[in-house]
Amino acid sequence: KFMMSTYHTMDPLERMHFTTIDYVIFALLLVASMGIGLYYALSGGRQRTTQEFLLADRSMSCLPVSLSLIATFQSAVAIVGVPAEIYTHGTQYWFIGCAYILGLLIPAHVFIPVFYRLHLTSAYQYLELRFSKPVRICGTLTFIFQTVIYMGVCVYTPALALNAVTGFDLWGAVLATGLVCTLYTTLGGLKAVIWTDVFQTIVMFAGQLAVIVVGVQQTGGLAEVWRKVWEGNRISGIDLNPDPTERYTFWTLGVGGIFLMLSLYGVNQAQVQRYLSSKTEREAIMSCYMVFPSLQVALALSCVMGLVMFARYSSATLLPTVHQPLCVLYPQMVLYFVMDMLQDLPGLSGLFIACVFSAALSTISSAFNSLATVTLEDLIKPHCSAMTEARATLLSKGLACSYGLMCLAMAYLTHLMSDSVLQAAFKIFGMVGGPLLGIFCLGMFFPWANSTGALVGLGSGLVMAFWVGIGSIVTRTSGGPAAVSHFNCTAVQLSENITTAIGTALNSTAVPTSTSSQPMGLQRFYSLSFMWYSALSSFTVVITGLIVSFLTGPMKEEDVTPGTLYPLLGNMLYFVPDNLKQNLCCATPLGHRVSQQSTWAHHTQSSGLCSLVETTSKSNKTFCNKNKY
Ligand SMILES: CC(C)(CO)[C@@H](O)C(=O)NCCC(=O)O
Ligand code: NA
Repeated sequence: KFMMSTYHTMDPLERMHFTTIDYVIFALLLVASMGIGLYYALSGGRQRTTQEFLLADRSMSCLPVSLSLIATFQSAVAIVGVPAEIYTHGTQYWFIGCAYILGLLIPAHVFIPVFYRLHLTSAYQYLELRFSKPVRICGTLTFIFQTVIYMGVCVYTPALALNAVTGFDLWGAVLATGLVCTLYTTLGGLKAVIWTDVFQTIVMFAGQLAVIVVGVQQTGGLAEVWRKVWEGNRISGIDLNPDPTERYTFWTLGVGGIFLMLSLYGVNQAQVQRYLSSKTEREAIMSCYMVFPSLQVALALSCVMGLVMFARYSSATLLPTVHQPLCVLYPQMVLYFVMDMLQDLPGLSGLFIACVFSAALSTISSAFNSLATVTLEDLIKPHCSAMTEARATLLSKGLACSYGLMCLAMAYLTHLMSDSVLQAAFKIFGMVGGPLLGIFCLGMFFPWANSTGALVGLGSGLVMAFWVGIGSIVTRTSGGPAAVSHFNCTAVQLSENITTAIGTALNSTAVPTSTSSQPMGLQRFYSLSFMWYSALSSFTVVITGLIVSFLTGPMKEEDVTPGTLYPLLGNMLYFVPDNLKQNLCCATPLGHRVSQQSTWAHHTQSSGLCSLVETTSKSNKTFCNKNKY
């Protein structure tokens, strides 16, 4: 088979061909995205207010918002990583679809109502309303750290893969995507980001569908695909093994995955900003509901693509001699298969490349805009209360542009990093998400939690996440970087002799992780499945936060800013009489405070947090005085 020889040597001359029409399609993606950016720079209010630039005038409807929500956390790493995962280990990963149910219902009915009614701009404003300014700053800095590292990896990975397979210039691809994305994000604001996301989601679906259709055809029909994947043991039954170190089981995916989903769809600034840009609370909730079917489709497309690839290549023996770790090889593997499959159909490989880069663009554009938002709202505005709207808008554009350029610098840093640091960069995104989820849960569900508790809690959550995350990388026993990287770098030992490693991974039906002996003690802790990281670190934040709060003097419900609590305990104990609940200090249901909240929201929005003292509402005044605004 010719594919063997091409993959074998990876000589530039033998790389897959990328025809003119493929280049044209790739260029069209960039031009169309640019066009959408220009359109929103020149229409509507012409991006002259921060309300328009950062929040799309709070006028979006649910369809574009929902597609944009999916696009944000469907990175190129996922697009090429999931099929590779299914190809090598079978369909177990598909069970993450179960986590989408609670992973979206909870944001829709818990996080969205609280955030939306407070009329926030940045999710971290919540932390100041609920706790104090230092908690807000810590939350913001954590988010910035997480996102800056993530965006470098997101733009570098697809460019590297494309370079390896087609010889497409590495830095050309990085610069083209990074600069185009910076431009349309800076010119068109959140409206451009959301509408390019819609367009890019469609390209993403189209590219994957094209590969599947052609792949099925070339394999000889659906029945043949099914027969091959069945015989190749790629259809996994439900794995109910309770072992938390097992990479993917129903529990790690279906339960651990819920916490991953909550950290992404519940409290991440990029997503919260989209909920806040919705016309009404109902539209925001609807958009969250609409994510469910679309995300299932996205997952199904990735999984089926992995199966089709398996069916198409099951008989081939792959023995690449590239001296690169698997986390670099995996995306290349998928791109290679796709290019090979689509070779005789000019334009289609261009469409798939466009699909991969759509995934990258939609993720980094969200990153630029959300980073600009938090930097302006949480770090700059509190110190410059006299800033005019025009200046603030100009500043937010400057920030979006600077973060865009910083993304290029991060891509370069990613390039310089060693393999284990590269893995760490993938993992940091997941590791930091958990503690941030934890701090919002601590604030919303537990009236007793105070500011000291929140700070200590966040700190210990981060320590816990980095301890297990870094520990797993150093000892290389991790259950695989799974959700974020989807690459199995650590499961198959990173060896210079990658030939045998990938040979084993691709040809055996056994999962390579299970070959090592049972780890003990700390070793066992480090081998915790990546899918549990979010759950572990958010629980750490909540538990430490509560202990410290009780030691330093818990807050009373009356002292907590109205509208910042979600009556979780109150709702769970719905059968307990009201007066008893009050004694137990359970928060009053949200509905009871709506009128108060709208006054609050109005003042927060129109005059900024600093002038809250002037609020007429009595409880707000008490709060402001007490907290020395
Ligand atoms: C959001 C999910 C869990 C949906 O399957 C998945 O796409 C994911 O793990 N995203 C993480 C971000 C990334 O793909 O890089
Ligand atoms: Na994306």
